[in-house]
Amino acid sequence: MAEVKRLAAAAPPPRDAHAALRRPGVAVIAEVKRASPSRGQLADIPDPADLALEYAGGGARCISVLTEGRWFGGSLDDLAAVRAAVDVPVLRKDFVVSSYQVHEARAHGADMVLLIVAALEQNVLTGLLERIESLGMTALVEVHDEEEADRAMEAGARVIGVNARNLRTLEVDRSVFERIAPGLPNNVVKIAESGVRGPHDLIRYASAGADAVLVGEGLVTQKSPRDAVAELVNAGNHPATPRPVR
Ligand SMILES: O=C(O)c1ccccc1NCC(=O)[C@H](O)[C@H](O)COP(=O)(O)O
Repeated sequence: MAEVKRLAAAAPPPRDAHAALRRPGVAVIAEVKRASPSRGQLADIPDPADLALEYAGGGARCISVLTEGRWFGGSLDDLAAVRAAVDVPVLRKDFVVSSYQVHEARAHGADMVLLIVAALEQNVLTGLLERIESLGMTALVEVHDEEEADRAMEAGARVIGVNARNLRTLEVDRSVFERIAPGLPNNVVKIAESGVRGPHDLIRYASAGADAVLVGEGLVTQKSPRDAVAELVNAGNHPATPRPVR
């Protein structure tokens, strides 16, 4: 633990993901995703830094990097490479259950760290969230139902992601965001995760109050990920797209 803490302290300072996500327009968080349990192999991504540069060039507000190896084909090296390549905040997306992993994330350049409520006891959730924020990073607290949303708020989450994907059945149901988002306070940044396959899905989530969408498959499977991000960003900035209430 002492060594990873030393490396985390020596890493370049964190970028403010919370502030980036609160800027006007629906933010796009673009994900580096090679494979998934639900879809198997999605894309050959030989150089995640190159892909992240394409995303940033298209206007992505943040980059999400899956660092789990077995199911998603990701790694901490991917995270470090992406962080060094772009100047937007970078999310470590993984099954984080220990403070060691939080320091490890920071040591590899993470600015934001995912916490999945369903995977954590309440006291562990609160402790990890405080640890993330005390290191200057932003916690993205992921929920899938009302009870988990209550637990996220009780833990003090400033950024809540509602995942349309049920992590047990792997089914995607976009109406989950529409059901849960209205119950979240205006000052919480609301991210709609999973199921964005084009601008129509972003507009649907924005109409239900999304400040941001997190997109993987819908980008990595495109011929031009940069153009695909730009198309989403344009939809998120369009005057007809609903604005989040703050
Ligand atoms: O993507 C999966 O199959 C998956 C299965 C089990 C746990 C997590 C999983 N995905 C992580 C994510 O939350 C998504 O990568 C992310 O929200 C983007 O989703 P999508 O745009 O639908 O690829």
